[in-house]
Amino acid sequence: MSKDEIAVSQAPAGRPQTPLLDLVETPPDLRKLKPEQLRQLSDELRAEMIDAVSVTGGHLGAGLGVVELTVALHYVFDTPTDRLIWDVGHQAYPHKILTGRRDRIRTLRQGGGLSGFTKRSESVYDPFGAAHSSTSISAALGFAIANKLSGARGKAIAVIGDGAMSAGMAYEAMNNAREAGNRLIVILNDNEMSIAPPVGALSAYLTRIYSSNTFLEIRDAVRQLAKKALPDGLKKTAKRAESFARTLTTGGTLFEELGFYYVGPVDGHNVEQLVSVLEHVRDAAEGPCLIHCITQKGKGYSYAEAAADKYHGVTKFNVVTGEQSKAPAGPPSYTGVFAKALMAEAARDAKIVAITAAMPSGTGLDKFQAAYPHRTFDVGIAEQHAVTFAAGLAAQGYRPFCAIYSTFLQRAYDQVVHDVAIQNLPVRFAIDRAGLVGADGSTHAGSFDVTYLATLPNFVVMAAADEVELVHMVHTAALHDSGPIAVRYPRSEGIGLTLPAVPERLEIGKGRIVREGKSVAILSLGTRLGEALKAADVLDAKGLSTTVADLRFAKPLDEALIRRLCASHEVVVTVEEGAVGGLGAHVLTLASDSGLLDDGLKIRTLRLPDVFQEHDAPAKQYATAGLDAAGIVASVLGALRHNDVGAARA
Ligand SMILES: Cc1ncc(C[n+]2csc(CCOP(=O)(O)OP(=O)(O)O)c2C)c(N)n1
Ligand SMILES: CC(=O)[C@@H](O)[C@H](O)COP(=O)(O)O
Ligand SMILES: [Mg+2]
Repeated sequence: MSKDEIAVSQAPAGRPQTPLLDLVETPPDLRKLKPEQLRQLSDELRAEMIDAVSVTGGHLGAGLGVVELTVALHYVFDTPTDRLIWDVGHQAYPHKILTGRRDRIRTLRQGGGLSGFTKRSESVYDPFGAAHSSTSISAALGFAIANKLSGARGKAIAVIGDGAMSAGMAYEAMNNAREAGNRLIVILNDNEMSIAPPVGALSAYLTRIYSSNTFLEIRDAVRQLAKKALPDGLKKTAKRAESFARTLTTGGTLFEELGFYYVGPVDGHNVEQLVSVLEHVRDAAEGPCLIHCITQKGKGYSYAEAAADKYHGVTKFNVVTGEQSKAPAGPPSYTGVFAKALMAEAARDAKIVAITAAMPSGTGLDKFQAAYPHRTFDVGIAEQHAVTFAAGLAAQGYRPFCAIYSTFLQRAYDQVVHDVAIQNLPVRFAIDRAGLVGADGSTHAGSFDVTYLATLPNFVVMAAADEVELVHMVHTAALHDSGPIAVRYPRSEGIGLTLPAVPERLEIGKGRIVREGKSVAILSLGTRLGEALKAADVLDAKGLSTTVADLRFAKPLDEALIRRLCASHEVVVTVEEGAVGGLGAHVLTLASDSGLLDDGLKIRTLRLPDVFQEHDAPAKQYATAGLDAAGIVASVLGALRHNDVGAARA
């Protein structure tokens, strides 16, 4: 029996046959293969990835587009001594399969399983964790300069997408790259897609380079250029120089001005050619090099090729039909409710405009854009710019809604403080993915926005408890011209309430009592309200009459309501989907400033724990955090030293 037959007979039923891939546990195994075997290996790797993601869900299109690149990079470079840094990390599934994690690849993004991104704690082959974009060149530069300083060997290779290339950080890094010399290599993985089609002049520039150069037509001119422009190491052998010349054109002026040798465009699906180019670049003697690689998002899986946006991130799917599994139809998502509410506001007010930083579908603004194309601005992955751009619009009398995920707004914090809050400009922040997000894990958790926004003078910070509240809050924000205002809502469906035909304008800083009791008061902010109400049922059944308030505003606090509840209840518990420093901290500050703690009042603040919680189902994440009904009950009983505390948690 041949090796291949052994591998085939061992492949679990229904899995792709992968005789070559079965020989590769880690990159040193890969390097034992012959160059002519790499194409088959790539095919097998692609099949394995499709099969794995079909059972886990996750990011599909990006990984499929870098299969050949992944193989070639690990084949040519001495990873992990050479540091391979994937920007975002959502395309790193093939890399994970080749770097000792194949046995766990079908645990991707599941609780206790592999992360959907690169992670230092997961593998020595992940030298730098990511998930937010456009950090790779800076990080690679750090590795390269560290090696230079210490005289260590090893290159740093950043693989960055054309979408990620829209962020300022990428240019800030390139602006400083010259000193790294040939220790730094940037692979620009240009698939002409972000999640949505990429936007802006730089994207158009990349397309121009690509479309104005075809390998064959310019071959001779290129050969000349290669001789002139390339460092000595690249001219080593005539044969190599020729194959290299085929892939080099004159288009990369911008990168050349920034001090890079520009190499490209290169066919990112031709693994033999990639190996040849990478070998030349690896052996180059001089400065940093940027290889412009043209790939196709979703490559090799027809459904993903045909709809790169829809297959960027997928649920579990049927490999044969491409059909993604759908949860049973439930209520509309908060995102959908936000988009609809904003469109209603825009119909009423021509000054309302909407901004997204490369997340039109994720934020629901794709729908807004369909209705109001001239009032929608996708600025690309550029959250900092998005916020200051919104500030400028607001200063000129427009009513901008900046729709950004909580986690990505972190990147624009100085713009929020300096450009918006200090100038008290009425920018409306629609903060999606607030709270825990599940499979994307700690990098994408919206844990900090209340903490970082409610500390800012001038800001109004609201959290929607349900979809009806969200509609009211969007309306309230639209009408709020006196300063910045934010509304946060989670990555989930609503709870099935009928949406109001006419939204209400909420009084700023006023909460509401949802259920009146006498001895325990639960002050809830956001969508934990449902769990708070369940907890109240349990407490009531134990004879602990419970009030539940939906505070609606983390800032300004409803001080009168909080004072009243503190004065009239034995235990007060705050509940929020955010880190320490949010609602609980503000309530405690109010309570201590007002002397409400002086007479034995028991306050407990329930919030996210002081750890970066790993990916898991959101309900499990919240249970772990003690932010479910059982956790709330346990906290109340603990405060009362009730002997049922353990039972509550069980
Ligand atoms: C700072 C930041 N903003 C937004 C995102 C969401 N996001 C993840 S991948 C992606 C598209 C990236 O496009 P590109 O770099 O071209 O990679 P591709 O998916 O095309 O391989 C976006 C917008 C992010 N991860 N980080
Ligand atoms: C990698 C990345 O940042 C996005 O693709 C993100 O995973 C999208 O998250 P949602 O699925 O919540 O829109
Ligand atoms: Mg792209």
